[in-house]
Amino acid sequence: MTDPTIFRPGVVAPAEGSASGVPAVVAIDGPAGSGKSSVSKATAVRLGYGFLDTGAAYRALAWHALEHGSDTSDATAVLEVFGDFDYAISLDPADRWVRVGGTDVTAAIREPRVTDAVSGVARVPAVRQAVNDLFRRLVASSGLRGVVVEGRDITTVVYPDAPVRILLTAAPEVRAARRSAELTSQDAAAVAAALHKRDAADSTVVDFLTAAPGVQVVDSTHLDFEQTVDAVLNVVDSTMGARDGR
Ligand SMILES: Nc1ncnc2c1ncn2[C@@H]1O[C@H](COP(=O)(O)OP(=O)(O)OP(=O)(O)O)[C@@H](O)[C@H]1O
Ligand SMILES: Nc1ccn([C@@H]2O[C@H](COP(=O)(O)O)[C@@H](O)[C@H]2O)c(=O)n1
Repeated sequence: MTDPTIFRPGVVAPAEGSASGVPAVVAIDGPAGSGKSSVSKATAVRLGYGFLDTGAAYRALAWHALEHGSDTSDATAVLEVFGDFDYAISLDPADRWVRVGGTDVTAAIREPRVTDAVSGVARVPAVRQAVNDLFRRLVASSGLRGVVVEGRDITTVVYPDAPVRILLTAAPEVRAARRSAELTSQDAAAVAAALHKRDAADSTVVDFLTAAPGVQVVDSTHLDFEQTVDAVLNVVDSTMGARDGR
């Protein structure tokens, strides 16, 4: 894996806002369809922070493996294609892109064939260790005042000492309904089954269904989108008083 390109978003204040020069991390985990990506992005915009979608790296690697015709359930095959995985991602919540080599894969990594394959590549320990190192390097060298980092093991493995750690959750049927509302061309029952199957596979690798000690739960089952963003911002506020760039 080569070093990533680091995009320095213009909308986000530079590092002088942080006393230490080290970006503040808001770590958010949760199951599929819990709103991690959309809520984290909106939270980052409201805070003037960067946004790192860690699942995009696993999706991009799955895309890369599929491009090579590799079996994503075979760890040896995954490690082989990981050797020339040239990955780059934007940390700008207002200009999100993901690239592998010279190819923009921002949309392609959301295709069902990639979603169906991603758990296979994510269960390879050497891959997890390397991408986790990459995430920390991306954040540390971003020059940003803060970054909202979302995924499955951010609160527990990648940033267990982050000042703000949140488990974003919602009832399984609510998450499935929200995802189904996005994918209107697909059968609702099939969408729900795929979502639950992916959670079952992923949760054998990391526990993102229960909050680790010190992690605060935001349950959006009965909240609309804006209420959920506000609930996350309230946790940020109460934890580090950093809301809206303060
Ligand atoms: N509180 C909410 N109320 C209504 N819709 C919501 C809420 N939170 C998120 N959504 C919607 O639910 C859908 C799933 O959200 P999102 O893609 O952010 O989830 P995710 O956790 O990142 O999923 P995945 O892990 O599968 O990528 C999106 O359409 C999003 O707009
Ligand atoms: N920290 C993470 C983030 C993601 N994964 C794996 O990637 C898949 C895609 O993630 P999305 O958030 O984009 O849905 C996910 O299903 C996991 O397999 C991970 O392992 N750790």
